[in-house]
Amino acid sequence: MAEQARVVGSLPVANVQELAEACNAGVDDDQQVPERYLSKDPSTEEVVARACVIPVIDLHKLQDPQTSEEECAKLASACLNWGLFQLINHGVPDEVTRNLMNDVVEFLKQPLQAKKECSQQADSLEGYGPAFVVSEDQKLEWADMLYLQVHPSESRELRFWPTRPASFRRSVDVYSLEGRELAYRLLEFMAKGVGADPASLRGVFQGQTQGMRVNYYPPCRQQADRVLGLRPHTDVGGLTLLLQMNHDVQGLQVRKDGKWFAVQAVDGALVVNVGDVLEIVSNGRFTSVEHRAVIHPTKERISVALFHNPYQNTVVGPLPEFMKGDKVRYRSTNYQDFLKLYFTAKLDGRKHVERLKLEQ
Ligand SMILES: O=C(O)CCC(=O)C(=O)O
Ligand SMILES: [Fe+2]
Repeated sequence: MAEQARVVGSLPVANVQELAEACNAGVDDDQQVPERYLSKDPSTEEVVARACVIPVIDLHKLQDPQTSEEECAKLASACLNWGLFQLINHGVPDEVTRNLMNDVVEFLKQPLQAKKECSQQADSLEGYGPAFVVSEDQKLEWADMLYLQVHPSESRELRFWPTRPASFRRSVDVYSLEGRELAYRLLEFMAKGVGADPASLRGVFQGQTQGMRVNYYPPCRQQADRVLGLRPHTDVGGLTLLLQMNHDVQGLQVRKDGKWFAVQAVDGALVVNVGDVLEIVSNGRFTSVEHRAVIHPTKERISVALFHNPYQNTVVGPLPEFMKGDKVRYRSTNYQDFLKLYFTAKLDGRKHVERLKLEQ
């Protein structure tokens, strides 16, 4: 039952990279993808794939006094109506993202046995393996992941960190710092965009805890339209920065007004999305976005998500700065309890923050 769900560790399941190699190598097109991976019915859903619909925000314009006000308003509107945008001119040097991606690829290219040195263990959500499998009959995702707690540095569990390639840790360090600074800057512009004190959101994420997840989605030749790389979910925390390799492979989709929208990646952009904590502390001025990852029949895809979360004992509730003249729309909880609710809601396939909404 979902209420008794374990919130740490996944049950062991097949490595998807290996499974995909076996399935895709079959000479016969009827080579079967195991039933547990077939979780999607393409005939019952509508997917919109127009390139122009997802908002694009320009960090240069946010910073330039001439254009800042207008771009901040555009940012706030993107965070309310979509909960997601693509960020261009984000200032993270190409070299930093390239080094990280090269190291991620090097790690993934190793034989399974070598990657298993970083395998998940029953006592932790971190490490290399599947995403959050808690029951034997749960549908499975067509992806392998490497989840690491990266900040603050004393929270790192180095037993899960790859030692090969040797540059992996340094690449993560450099990218993680860039990501934290960028996330902080964006929080200020978001607050400004709704007329709140620019410093107001930063407090919730003071000393930010930061997690990083590498998602590896192998191709699925036989039934790409019936498997999911990541099932629909919202991210739990503040801002997520998503770096995508293979910009030509469409994978991320977001739900809006009952439809799925394909996020056609803008080359060089970072995708930024709003998590549940931000929806609540902003009293609904920003919306956490439901999203999922779909699979390509012949091409692999890799993404790296950086999650920015509050400390465990932070009280998560609407901030006065965001309630001026407005009703309190969400119940406050401490972040520990918030996380427990998140994991049970995730298993039920429901948007977690709905449970904390107050009757209006
Ligand atoms: O790979 C993607 O496009 C989505 C990743 C994601 O949503 C996540 O890691 O939480
Ligand atoms: Fe996500």
